[in-house]
Amino acid sequence: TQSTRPQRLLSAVQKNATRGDPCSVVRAIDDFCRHKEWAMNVGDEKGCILDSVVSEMNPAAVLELGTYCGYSTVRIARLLPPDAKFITLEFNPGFAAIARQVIAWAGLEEKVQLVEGASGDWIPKIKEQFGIKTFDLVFLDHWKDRYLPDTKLMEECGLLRKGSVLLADNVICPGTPDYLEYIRSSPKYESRYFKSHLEYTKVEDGLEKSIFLG
Ligand SMILES: O=C(NCCCCc1cc2cnccc2s1)c1cc(-c2ccc(F)cc2)cc(O)c1O
Ligand SMILES: [Mg+2]
Repeated sequence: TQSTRPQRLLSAVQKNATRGDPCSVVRAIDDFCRHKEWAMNVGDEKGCILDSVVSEMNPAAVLELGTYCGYSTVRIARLLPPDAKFITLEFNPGFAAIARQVIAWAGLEEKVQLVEGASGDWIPKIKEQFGIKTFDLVFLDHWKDRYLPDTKLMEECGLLRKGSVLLADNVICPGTPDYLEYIRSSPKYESRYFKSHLEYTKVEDGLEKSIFLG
């Protein structure tokens, strides 16, 4: 039977990365996706911007929407303080199964809770299911047409507090025009665009960092 791209990505991690070494997992995925087979990880260039936002915040509670193979999950988890809570949501069971193995190879399975399902279904349940009051950081990297409705849903569910940061991938490519329009014009947010490139390409893309003002 044919292997899937995520399976081939996992094989590259198991072949080229050192167990328990998150940086070697990140490097192995970037090498594979740059030289062998493109995949929709946030990548090394935008990944450095993600790293700087996470390091600057030292967040106690993080939500990632869109795990895929766990690349950004590993990038974030490796920088979190010991008792931080980190939830990552993945819709596709095949992707989730691969991500669990990538996260385990990095030795970070204790720091991450991977939940399978749709953001619209899970966001209203997070408070009670995981004992989380509010998130300090949300990384949006899932269906691009869900960024806006899910942001409004997180507001309604009281998951954001004054100072919570939303960091959104792909605001240019594939693009999230309704989200950008909302977040840049809303008095409830202070936004800044970090210009970069679509992972492993020369195409423009970027991250939008938005601070919830309450
Ligand atoms: O679609 C992208 N990411 C979303 C897929 C995850 C689906 C989920 C839905 C869902 C719902 N609820 C909970 C969890 C989840 S996970 C994506 C696509 C490109 C891209 C692809 C082709 C191309 F030519 C140029 C760019 C680049 C990227 O960086 C991406 O992130
Ligand atoms: Mg993305």
